[in-house]
Amino acid sequence: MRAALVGIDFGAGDFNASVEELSLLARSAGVDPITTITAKRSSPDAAYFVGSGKADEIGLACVDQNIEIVIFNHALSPAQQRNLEKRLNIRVLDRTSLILDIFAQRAKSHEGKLQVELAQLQHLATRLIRGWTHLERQKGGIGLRGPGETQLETDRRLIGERVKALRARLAKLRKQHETQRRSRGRSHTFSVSLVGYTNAGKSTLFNALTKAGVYVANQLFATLDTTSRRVYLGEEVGNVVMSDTVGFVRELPHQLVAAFRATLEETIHADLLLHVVDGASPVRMEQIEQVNLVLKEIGADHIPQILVWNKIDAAGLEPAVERDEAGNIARVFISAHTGAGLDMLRDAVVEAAKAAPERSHLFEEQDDAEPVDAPDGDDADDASDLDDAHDADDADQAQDAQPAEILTSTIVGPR
Ligand SMILES: Nc1nc2c(ncn2[C@@H]2O[C@H](COP(=O)(O)OP(=O)(O)OP(=O)(O)O)[C@@H](O)[C@H]2O)c(=O)[nH]1
Ligand SMILES: [Mg+2]
Repeated sequence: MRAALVGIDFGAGDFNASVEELSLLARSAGVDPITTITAKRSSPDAAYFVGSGKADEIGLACVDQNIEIVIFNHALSPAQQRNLEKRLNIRVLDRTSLILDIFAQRAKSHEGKLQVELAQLQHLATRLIRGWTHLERQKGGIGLRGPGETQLETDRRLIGERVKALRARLAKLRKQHETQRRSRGRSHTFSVSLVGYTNAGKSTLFNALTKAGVYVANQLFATLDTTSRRVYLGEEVGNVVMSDTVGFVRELPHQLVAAFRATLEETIHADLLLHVVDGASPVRMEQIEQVNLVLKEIGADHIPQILVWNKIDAAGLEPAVERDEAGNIARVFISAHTGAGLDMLRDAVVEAAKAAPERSHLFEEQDDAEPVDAPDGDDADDASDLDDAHDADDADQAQDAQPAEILTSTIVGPR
C-alpha cells in the first residue's frame, strides 16, 4: 500500500530521527512510504493539524503519486482526522492508530490479542461520533484490522459491553498470573528481563543467549509476546529464567500502556534488567532515556539494571565491561550478532545473580511441572522452552496449560 508520511516540526527533539522512525513504523505495518511531506509550525491547526494550504499540498501529492493512505507522525484529534479525510478524500491514519495496527498484526498470545483488542476499541470509542463513517466503504489495508468492520457499525453501547468483557477476562488472567507468581515464590529462580527500545537487538541477544530461535527482524515491534526460557549459567547459580520482551517506542499510545498494564506486573518482578541499547544508533541516548522513563512509570526503576551496549560490530567498538564507582557492573559492550562480548555478559549476569538477596533460593528444589533438561555443559544450550502455552485460545480457562515460569507480555511507553 502506497503511503505519504506527514511530519510537522514543532522545534522540539530530533525531528529527522522521529520522521525516520515513522517510516520504519510504516514499513513494519506493511505499507510502502512513497513520499514524506514536512512543514514547520509553532502549534497544530485546530481543524486540519496542518494549515489548509499544506493540506491541499498533501492532497495534490496523493493524486500525483497514487497514494492510498496518509500517515501523520502525530496524534490527531478525531475531528482533525475526519476533516482531513473529507478534504483529501483519502484514508488518514495517525501515529497512534499506526502503532495499534502493528500491534494487532503482531499479537500472538491469547492475552496479547485481548489486550490489543481492548486498546483498539478504546481508541475507536473516541472516534465513534457522527460523521466518522464517511470512509467506511473502503476495504482492506491497514487501519481496518482488529475490531472488524461490522463492529465499526455498532454503537458505543455495544463497544462498551465488549470492553467490559475484555477487561474481565484480562483481570482473570492477571489473577492467575498472581497465583502462579506466588507458587513460584517458594522455588524462586533468578529472573532476567531483556528490555529496551524497539530494534535494539533484544531478540537477537535472547537467541544468542538461549539458542531459542525467536523471530528477529529489522522492523519495529518484531516481538510482541514475551518469551521466557530457562538458561543454565554454570554450577554457581544454576538456572535463571530469561525473558525477551516487546520493545519501547516514544509516544506509545496511552491506550496500549493502560491495556497492557495487567502484564507489566510480571516485569516488575524481574530480579535483573538487561537494558539493551542499539549502540550504533545516533539517537541511542534519547532511546535510553525513553526506556528509563517507562521503567520508572511502571515502577521497575528499582530493579538492578545492566546496560547492554549492543551492535558494537556496527559501531566499531571492542567488547568490554564497565563498572560504576561502587564496583557494580554498569555497562557491557557486546555484539549479539557476532557473539563478541557474550561471555562477559554471561559472567555479568552470574555476578548479579550471586549478589542478589534471593540467592539462597537458587538451589532450592524446583517442583513445577516443566521438566528441565539435565545441564551437562557450561553454556546456555540446555534452555528449556517455557512459552508454549501462549497460543492456546482458551488459555484463560485451562489453568494448568500455563507453566509456572512464564513471564508474560510487556508493553509500555510514555504518553
Ligand atoms: N550489526 C548488528 N546488528 C544487530 C545486532 N543485534 C541485532 N541486530 C539487528 O538489529 C535488528 C533488530 O534486531 P531484533 O533482535 O529483532 O531487535 P529487538 O530489540 O528484539 O526489536 P523488537 O522486537 O522489534 O523490539 C535486526 O535486523 C538484527 O539483525 C548486532 O549485534 N549487530
Ligand atoms: Mg524482538
